Amino acid sequence: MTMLDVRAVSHRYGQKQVLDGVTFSVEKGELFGILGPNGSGKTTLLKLISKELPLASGEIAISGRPLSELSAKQWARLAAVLPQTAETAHGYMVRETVALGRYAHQHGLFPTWTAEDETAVQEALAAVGLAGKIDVPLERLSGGERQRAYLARALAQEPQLLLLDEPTNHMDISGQVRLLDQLAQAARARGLTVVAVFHDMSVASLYCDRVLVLKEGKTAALGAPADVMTPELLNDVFAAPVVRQAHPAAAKPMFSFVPQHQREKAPSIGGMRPSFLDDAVVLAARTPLRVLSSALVGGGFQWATHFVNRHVGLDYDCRDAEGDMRRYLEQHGFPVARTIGMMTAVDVRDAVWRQKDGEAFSVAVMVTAGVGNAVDAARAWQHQPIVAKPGTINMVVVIDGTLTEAAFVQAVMTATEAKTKALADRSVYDPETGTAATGTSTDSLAVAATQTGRTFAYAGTATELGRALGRLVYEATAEALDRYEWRRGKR
Ligand SMILES: Nc1ncnc2c1ncn2[C@@H]1O[C@H](COP(=O)(O)OP(=O)(O)OP(=O)(O)O)[C@@H](O)[C@H]1O
Repeated sequence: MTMLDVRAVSHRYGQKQVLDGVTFSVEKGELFGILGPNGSGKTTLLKLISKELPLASGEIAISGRPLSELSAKQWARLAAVLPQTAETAHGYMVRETVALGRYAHQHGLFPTWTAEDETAVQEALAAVGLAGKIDVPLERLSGGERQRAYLARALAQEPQLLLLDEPTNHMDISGQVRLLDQLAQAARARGLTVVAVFHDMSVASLYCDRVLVLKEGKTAALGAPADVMTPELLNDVFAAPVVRQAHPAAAKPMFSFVPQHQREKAPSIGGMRPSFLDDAVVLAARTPLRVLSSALVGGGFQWATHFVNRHVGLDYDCRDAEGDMRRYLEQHGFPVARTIGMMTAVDVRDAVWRQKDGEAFSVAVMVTAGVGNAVDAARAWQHQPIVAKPGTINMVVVIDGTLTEAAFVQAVMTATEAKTKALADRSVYDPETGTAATGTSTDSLAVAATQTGRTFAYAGTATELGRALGRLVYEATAEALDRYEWRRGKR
């Protein structure tokens, strides 16, 4: 069922055209977002829907009824509005402010306050978390609390359609999450239709079923956030470099901007060299690198300045390896939130560092190789349940360049394939199956990029970067295996 229908709506302030032929409809129970830069006409559109401005061109209907047919009171029984800046009426308590929301439901010359009115007010106050402040004068509330009080007034109206202009403007993060979760819940449970102006693109993407993107009063896009909120569209509409990424937990895109200084950052791989502690080999970068890793500490995508490959004995108790590694990093003064931490049983003095400086890019690799846990991945299922033991190939790949997420994944593939080839050429076998080993059961890999300079969309072996990377990883791994064998021979 269509709750709001907007057809070919245009608006002028004097000579200035601020809305131009905007058409969309919103279904009952939808959470609908309106996005656009300052001055693109969002507030004007809400004011036309809420009858605050007269409609001169086009048609608007709420629940099938044209606006022109609805009296102010009839409108208020269908819809409620939370404006961008609500007026602060002095002398009103929170309770009285919220009670005003019941006006549209009261009848006769001397309306009485019913149990229904009271319940609606109490529920609205509870929904915005102001139940404890009902007897506080409005002017003594903080900006965010006052906004919640006005929202409670709109909710007490028990509308079918709720219009909100930047509803989370003054709210802290917990207030934002609570409010938006409640709106989403009311939309699902009660079929409340919400039309809201948002400035935060990620918030709009996370909560809205569909969005309307306005540019200079015209529709630039209309549809589900994942479909229409492309970086190209947002770059164009907002004239700013927008980056789109997947949310880690929800199947929704998130958006961020790239600040100017970040775009102009100088490459930082030059001069990077491993340094040695008694029991660790460390790589430190001057500026944070974007990293995709499988490491014990700092797994997944991170920004990191330090890579610590720590030696532990063969008898190391692995049960709380991550916690132990974090404590180790803290005790040694590493910035834990910006450190990639790995463990190995091999002697870290045998770490191999290889660097290739090309004209277009530089790549460097650090490898420590131990094969006490060598495994053939294709036959690992034949093993007894594997208990992680420290006997491992750890690798850090550093690339001077900007990698897309696809390029990060391909760099991981290229590095893994090159490592496996080195194991084959050094005749490393899985001791349980007697077949060629593809790695060890606890290998770690970190691919790090400066995210400056040239952009690499791919890093597979068909690319210049992939070829350089494959060769470097192969050579470094083969040499690290030779050093490991040499030291074992010495024992
Ligand atoms: N009462 C008015 N008289 C004249 N021009 C106005 C009036 N109200 C708004 N405008 C102009 O109309 C354009 C659209 O304004 P509107 O408030 O709808 O934009 P918006 O998209 O909501 O912007 P913001 O993101 O800044 O809130 C702006 O250029 C604004 O200056």
